[in-house]
Amino acid sequence: MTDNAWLTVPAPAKLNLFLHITGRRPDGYHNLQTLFQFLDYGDELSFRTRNDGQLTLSPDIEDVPFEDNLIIRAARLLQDRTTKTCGADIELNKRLPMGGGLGGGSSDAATTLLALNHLWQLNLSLDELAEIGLSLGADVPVFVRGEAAFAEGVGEVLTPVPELEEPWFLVVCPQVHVNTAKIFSHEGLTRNTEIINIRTALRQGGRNDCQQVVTMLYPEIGKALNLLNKFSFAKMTGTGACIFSSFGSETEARQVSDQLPAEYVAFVAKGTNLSKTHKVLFRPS
Ligand SMILES: C[C@@](CO)(OP(=O)(O)O)[C@H](O)COP(=O)(O)OP(=O)(O)OC[C@H]1O[C@@H](n2ccc(N)nc2=O)[C@H](O)[C@@H]1O
Ligand SMILES: Nc1ncnc2c1ncn2[C@@H]1O[C@H](COP(=O)(O)OP(=O)(O)O)[C@@H](O)[C@H]1O
Repeated sequence: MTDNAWLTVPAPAKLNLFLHITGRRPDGYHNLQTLFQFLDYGDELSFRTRNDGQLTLSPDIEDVPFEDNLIIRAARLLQDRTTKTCGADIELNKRLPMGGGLGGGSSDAATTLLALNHLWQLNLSLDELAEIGLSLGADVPVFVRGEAAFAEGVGEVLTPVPELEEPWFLVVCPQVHVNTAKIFSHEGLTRNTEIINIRTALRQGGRNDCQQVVTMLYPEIGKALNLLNKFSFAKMTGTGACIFSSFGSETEARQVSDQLPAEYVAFVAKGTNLSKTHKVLFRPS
């Protein structure tokens, strides 16, 4: 029932270079101001179209039922806009830790939307795909649009920032799973950071307002921050658990990585202002 060659597309990680919480909405969600940049490291998905309307995914992600997987949820939302015959076999090479603040699930969803829109020839615009993506998660639109961005609202009001420096990052992934809902509902969370404009944001940078509560609830993350801070200023991405430091070169980042205790899970990657998904799908060299 297959009729096509495989198309392999990256699903890169993101970092929140800073994350400010500026208020709480009546529905309980929080307004943020955050700066997203991509990494040249992430998951990889391969797609092959089928003409029987079936979706398959291999391998499964442990503890994530098939229909709950953001890849399948994204594909189903696109199937709603197709004829009954559009299907796909999907292979997932999962490299990003889950619930690490690197946006792996959101990136997988965005890559699925972009790749299947292309393969099924749906011709949906990036605006339409970003809107579909937002129904899956607040971080999906930035991956759909593929440009480093200053984000407001719950993360969906995006202003591209193509001029950001693209340093090397050392990302350390403490082996704990942070519960995002628990962080956002914590009474000790800072929720009133002053709203800044984009020029101030780019000039001054900022902090991660979740970090204090997260390190209190998950001491392993505080421990990793203390250790990395001995080499270079370290910060948390998203609601954690991963933390990062930036460096002027890959060599410097690797030198620090080599000095971490063996039990630390870490990787070195370059920051990129254009996501690798877009490079592969829209600007192949
Ligand atoms: C805060 C960020 C920054 O990138 O964290 P990471 O997920 O990357 O760590 C994201 O915007 C996370 O967005 P998203 O991934 O969609 O959040 P979810 O897991 O759906 O959120 C779980 C719960 O956290 C709360 N929540 C989430 C986002 C937000 N802006 N305000 C909230 O109050 C809500 O109670 C929600 O039900
Ligand atoms: N394809 C997927 N990859 C990762 N997580 C997924 C996926 N589909 C569903 N999930 C669920 O989404 C949660 C958040 O995943 P992830 O995006 O990796 O974390 P974060 O938002 O902290 O970066 C996971 O704990 C998992 O339950």
